[in-house]
Amino acid sequence: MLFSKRLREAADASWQASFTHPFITGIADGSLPLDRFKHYMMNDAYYLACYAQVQALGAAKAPDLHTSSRMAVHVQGTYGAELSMHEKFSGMLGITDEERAAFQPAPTAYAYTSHLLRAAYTGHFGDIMAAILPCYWLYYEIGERLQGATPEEPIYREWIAAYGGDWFRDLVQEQVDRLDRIAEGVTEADRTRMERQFLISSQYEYQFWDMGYRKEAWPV
Ligand SMILES: Cc1ncc(C[n+]2csc(CCO)c2C)c(N)n1
Repeated sequence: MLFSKRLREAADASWQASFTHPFITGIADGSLPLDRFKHYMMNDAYYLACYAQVQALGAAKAPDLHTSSRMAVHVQGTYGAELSMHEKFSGMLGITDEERAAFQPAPTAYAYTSHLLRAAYTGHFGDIMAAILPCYWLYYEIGERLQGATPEEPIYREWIAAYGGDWFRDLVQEQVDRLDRIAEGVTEADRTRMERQFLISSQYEYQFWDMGYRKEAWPV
């Protein structure tokens, strides 16, 4: 069995929970209150900045020049594709400079990015790939499921459109193939550790929707 298939199956319970989370179904039918989406978006901007750092550490730890180059391209991709979307949404959601200046990441955003940075700093290239893959792959599967949806809210239509399309499928496939190639050349102990990285990221993806839905904040 391909390693990616093994990971996808192991993570299925948390992925199914993401598909049916009220944050996602609320985007699809337009019922999600915008203040919760705004909370998610502000935390997501923080997440993306950390994610790009983790991809860059992936470039540094890559096994060959071609892979370093591809990882560096993906850092640019995160900046270009995701942050331009955030700039647009910031305007649409009315996120002010003051709100941005006062922003502190919610516990889940802090924990998820800490998990990624830990994998990046203490792990091997395979750990990094396994930890960052649910981010691409889960969003692709959510995008696919939501493609027919036409919520009234234009922001939600834009968000759904952003995660559809061939370019995104190709991007995800490239990373899935990369993970499978690495997994072939490492020990079973490495693969078990990589599986843990993937499962923890999958759980945090679920918690990230929940963070937005509940407008999670620090307790005190
Ligand atoms: C919590 C969270 N997880 C995943 C993504 C999706 N995502 C982030 S970077 C990237 C690759 C470049 O587009 C993708 C698909 C997100 N936005 N927020």
